[in-house]
Amino acid sequence: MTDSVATPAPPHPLLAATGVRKVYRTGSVEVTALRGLDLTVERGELVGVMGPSGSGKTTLLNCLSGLDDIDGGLVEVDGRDLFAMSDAERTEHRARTMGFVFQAFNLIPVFSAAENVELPLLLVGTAPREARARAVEMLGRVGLGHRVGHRPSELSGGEQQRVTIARALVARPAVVWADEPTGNLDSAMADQVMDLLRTLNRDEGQTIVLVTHDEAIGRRLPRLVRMRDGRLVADTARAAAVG
Ligand SMILES: Nc1ncnc2c1ncn2[C@@H]1O[C@H](COP(=O)(O)OP(=O)(O)OP(=O)(O)O)[C@@H](O)[C@H]1O
Repeated sequence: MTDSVATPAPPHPLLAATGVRKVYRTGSVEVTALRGLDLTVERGELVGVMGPSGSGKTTLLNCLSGLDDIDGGLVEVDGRDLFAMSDAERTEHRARTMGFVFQAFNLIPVFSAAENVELPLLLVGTAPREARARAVEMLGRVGLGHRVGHRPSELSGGEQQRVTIARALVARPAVVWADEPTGNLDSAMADQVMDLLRTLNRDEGQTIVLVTHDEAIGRRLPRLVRMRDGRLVADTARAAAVG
């Protein structure tokens, strides 16, 4: 017998997407990028998304995180219907529950690493002194404790990507979305960044959904979903992650 009290499992998955449709309209041309996509992600999962160019991977990330609107279906994050919220509520919900490692989400060049990383905390009202302390701690966790005062231009590509990861994780979001987090890195730096994401997932239970083109990376993830033509066509969960 143990005297610990079991915590009841939350009644809903962290992320539940059901029948999601997304249509891009450019003039008279329509492209259906998601055609009834279903995906459930539980707390603590590290999920890779792979698929051919144009299959809808980035659209999946944008729509399931609420960065972009959907044209049908349902997306629930932490039990809340993302698209039943007003834009302002969704923005607030995103700031509190999600982190992003997107190449397009560039670091601010005139800010130091610490200033870049503390921004998400300042945006949700954390006191500046605490925000700085947590930013410096997070930079230490990604191996950049000795670079907190450096600006992005004074850092290597891999170091910049690690700053981006620290910024995405500093507010301890429920889910981190990463779009090709190793896309512009050489293979040694890509390995470092993937090791870091796997460690944060394994040791801290951080939920991460990441898009990758790289089969070698995909094969080492505990769960891999494959997309084709706006749908999931395979979902492979492995008993244990390799490496
Ligand atoms: N803003 C947009 N306006 C119009 N069409 C778009 C837009 N964004 C994406 N598309 C189209 O939607 C489809 C899915 O695009 P998406 O970027 O999600 O694919 P992807 O799998 O991420 O591709 P890649 O691996 O090349 O990055 C493609 O046919 C693309 O041309």
